[in-house]
Amino acid sequence: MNVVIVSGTVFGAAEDVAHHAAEFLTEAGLSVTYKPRLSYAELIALDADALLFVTSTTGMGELPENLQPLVRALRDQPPAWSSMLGAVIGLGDACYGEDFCAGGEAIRELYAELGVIELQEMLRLDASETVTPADDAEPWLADFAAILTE
Ligand SMILES: Cc1cc2nc3c(=O)[nH]c(=O)nc-3n(C[C@H](O)[C@H](O)[C@H](O)COP(=O)(O)O)c2cc1C
Repeated sequence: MNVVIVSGTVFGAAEDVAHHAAEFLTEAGLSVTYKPRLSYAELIALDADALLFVTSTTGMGELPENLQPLVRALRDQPPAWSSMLGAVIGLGDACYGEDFCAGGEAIRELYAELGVIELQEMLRLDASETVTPADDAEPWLADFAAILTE
C-alpha cells in the first residue's frame, strides 16, 4: 500500500503534521512518500494507492497558496483515480466560525469530484485548542493505518 502525503501550509504547522504522519504511517508498515512541494507530474508519477492531504486554511477559508497550483492542475487534468483511497487532515482555528478548516473541506470537495474514496472523517485540528497538532493526530492516524492495512 503506497501512501502519498501532500501538504498545504502558510506557517509550517501543516508541514510538521505531515512529517509526523509520514513517520507514524511508515512505522505502521505502510510505504509512504512525503515531499513538502509536489507538482502534478510528480504526484501522478508516484502512482499512489492512497492519498493523505494535510492542509491548513488561510484568508477567509482559502487553501494555502503553495497548494493551489496542484489543486488547479488536478481539476484541469483529472487523473484516472476511480479506485483511489483518500483522507484529509485539516488545520484551522475555530475562531473562524463557518470557515473553520474550509481548506480541508475544499480538498474533500476535490476528492468527490475526482472519485477519490474518503476512508474516514476529516480530522480537524483546532489551533485555538492545541499547540501539539502532530501528536494530537496520532489516534486518527492509527485508525487510518488500520484501515489501510486490514
Ligand atoms: C491570516 C490567517 C487566516 C486564517 N484563516 C483561517 C480560516 O479561514 N479558517 C480556519 O479554520 N483557520 C484559519 N486560520 C488559522 C490557521 O489555519 C491555523 O493557525 C493553522 O494551524 C496554520 O497552519 P499552517 O502553519 O500550516 O499554515 C488563519 C490563520 C491566519 C494567520
